Amino acid sequence: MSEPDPILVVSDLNVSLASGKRMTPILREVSFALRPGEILGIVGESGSGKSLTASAIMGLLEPPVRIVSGAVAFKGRDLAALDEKAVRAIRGNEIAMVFQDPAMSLNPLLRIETQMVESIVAHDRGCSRHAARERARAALETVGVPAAAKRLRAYPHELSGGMRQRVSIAIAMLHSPAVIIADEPTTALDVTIQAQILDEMTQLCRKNGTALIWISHDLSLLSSFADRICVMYAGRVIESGPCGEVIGAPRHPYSRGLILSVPAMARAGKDIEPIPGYPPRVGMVPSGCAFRPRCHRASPACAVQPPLQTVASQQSAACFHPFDDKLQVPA
Ligand SMILES: Nc1ncnc2c1ncn2[C@@H]1O[C@H](COP(=O)(O)OP(=O)(O)OP(=O)(O)O)[C@@H](O)[C@H]1O
Repeated sequence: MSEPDPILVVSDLNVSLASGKRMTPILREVSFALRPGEILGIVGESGSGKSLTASAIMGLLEPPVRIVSGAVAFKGRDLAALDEKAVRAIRGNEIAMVFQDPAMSLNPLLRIETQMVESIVAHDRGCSRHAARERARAALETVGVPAAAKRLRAYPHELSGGMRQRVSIAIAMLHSPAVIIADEPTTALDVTIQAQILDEMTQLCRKNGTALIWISHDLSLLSSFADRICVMYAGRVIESGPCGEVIGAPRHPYSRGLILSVPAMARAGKDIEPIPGYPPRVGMVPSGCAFRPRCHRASPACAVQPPLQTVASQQSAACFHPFDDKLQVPA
């Protein structure tokens, strides 16, 4: 069976920080595609550009950061070419976002019920408030909020961190979006709650056919549920491909370094091999391959930026010296 067309296509996205006439690149040539129902993990160290990529897709970049070139196409329409009203109709309805901090999507002054009912009624004008309240309650139940009717009456501060995040996930899912972008939504929660929410959310997305972009710095977490992985470094996608391939046979030395530096390696009795050095700061990114100063495979050829090119049937890497062997990854 042929694969469905992508629902979201990010192509050659360049985002810069403007300071007077000076433009400092932050995201460079970011490209990826997301198919309906697919779970895409975006991984990279802090500052690699994951959140900015999400903000660019959502049209949430604020000056002095702006898109310089490239496109974000949703269902074939370039979001940058739409007016603000059209983008607003897509944002929150067709593409929704879940943030690390639920406070980003919850109003502290309003009861959960008010926030959810307002959102439902604004979206579906024929819906009575009573029916909207029922829908809100059912939405909370689907994301594992116990005593949902009681929780609806609560203010955000009256709920635990895990419950608040569940509520913000329920709000993101209210209008059955085609795409959800989850930016480290479970990082601040304890491990058990993290696992429960991750499981519930990915199951719901699979059941509803919702495509999900899950942003994380934790490759081992992504490996448990993502279909595809994009690895970002210094504002660029440096490797992408099916999850099993990227984790099992990472081609780019940075992706390989990320996997070898995770504690799971130590648990499996292998040595952790931290990547030497630090990622470059914005404005200090070396020319050519940005990973070159930290890379033991670098050669003079790497003074030129390697293009993201196919290295295996569905796997791409931006490296002139990619690995071609499998990595023994602990279970
Ligand atoms: N408004 C801004 N002004 C200046 N620099 C910015 C701005 N927003 C982001 N940056 C810089 O852009 C780079 C990418 O930021 P981004 O938040 O996308 O990284 P990230 O990969 O999501 O990191 P983290 O995992 O820490 O959230 C960082 O170096 C950050 O400092």
